[in-house]
Amino acid sequence: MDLSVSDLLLCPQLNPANDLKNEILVFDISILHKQANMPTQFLWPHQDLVGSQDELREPVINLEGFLKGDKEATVAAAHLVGAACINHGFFQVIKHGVDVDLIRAAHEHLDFIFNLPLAKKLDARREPGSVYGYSGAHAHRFSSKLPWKETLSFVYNHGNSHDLAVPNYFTSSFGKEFQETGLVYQKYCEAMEKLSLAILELLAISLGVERSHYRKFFEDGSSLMRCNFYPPCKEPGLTLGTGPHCDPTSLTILHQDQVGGLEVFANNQWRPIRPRPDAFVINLGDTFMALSNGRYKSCLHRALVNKESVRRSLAFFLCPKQDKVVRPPQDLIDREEQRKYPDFTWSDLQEFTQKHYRADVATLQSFIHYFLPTKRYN
Ligand SMILES: C=C1C[C@]23C[C@H]1CC[C@H]2[C@]1(C)CCC[C@@](C)(C(=O)O)[C@H]1[C@@H]3C(=O)O
Ligand SMILES: O=C(O)CCC(=O)C(=O)O
Ligand SMILES: [Fe+2]
Repeated sequence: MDLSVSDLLLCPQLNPANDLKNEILVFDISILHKQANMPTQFLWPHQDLVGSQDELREPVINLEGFLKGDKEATVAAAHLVGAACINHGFFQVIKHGVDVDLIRAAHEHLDFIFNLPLAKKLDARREPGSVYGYSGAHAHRFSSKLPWKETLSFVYNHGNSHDLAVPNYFTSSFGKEFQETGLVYQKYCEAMEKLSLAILELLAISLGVERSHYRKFFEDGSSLMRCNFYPPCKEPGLTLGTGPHCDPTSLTILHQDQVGGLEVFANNQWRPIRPRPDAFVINLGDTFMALSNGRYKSCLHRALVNKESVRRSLAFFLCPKQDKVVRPPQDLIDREEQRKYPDFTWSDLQEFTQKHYRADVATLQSFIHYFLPTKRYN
């Protein structure tokens, strides 16, 4: 099927990533708070809103022994990671080696950003088709099922602590008074890169793949850092902070504040994840599911909002180099009866989610059926 991109947007199955049918709403919480009723653009279907109070408390994996090189602890940690990823692609890690003061600083600087005047935030607004920049409820992308959140996203290039892309992003987007913020997020992203490459070793070991295989695959990557800011909402039961989705990326390292709202779909129900200040939430994304030839699951998750308080989360989305072909390791393919997913590049999957499709639970399948046939790999 040789679909043009414009055909893609006509496909009834696709949820076009840009469906602006009427004038663009501005996510200005000072105004929205005064409105008696929830604007219809923020209403979500009932089936996306149902939930349970049955928390998913496990697995919480202690990385201390593994990070010190203890062989037994490494085997034990890899086993726990593997069991979690086969089930729902989600686990938490403690004693992860990330400086608690750095985590605190990253949360503090998140507030500096989102407490700026709206006009200043809109000056840094995400450009159409780009995943980077400020967004208020994605109101410039979608006109229904808007998420009750503000986000700021930027790129982080792996392997070069002297790379100034992050500090330069902040000074160029918000002014030189944000240089300190850029340096904090540079350091934070370096810590996330180090932790994600370590977790990739556990994933390789648990899959019976050469231990450094995935680490090498991602070493020259460029990841995405996202700050999420969820304002309080008068009618939290009618909307969502982030809708049900699997991250199209590879591995997500998320630090949430103590408010609560993250939920994972496991054992056929939505399971609240109780915040732990000492833990990072780890979830697999679509790209790693493909790299494991479908052995490990891309985690279906969402984020609720509440009436009382702002909720904040820091999400580091690990991504490979844009043009690297996403393909499982050969020895994994040899052991499996067949390839579950065709070759693709992260560049193409990212383009799909930014220009043609709003990431949800079916992103990878939609990408493979409707978008990938329009691409040619040599
Ligand atoms: C590549 C990405 C697209 C999104 C940010 C990263 C990984 C997660 C994706 C997202 C959060 C999934 C839910 C829908 C989305 C539109 C959002 O609510 O922000 C997605 C992000 C995006 O397209 O900006
Ligand atoms: O804020 C959260 O807890 C989850 C956010 C999320 O899933 C995302 O940004 O992809
Ligand atoms: Fe997510």
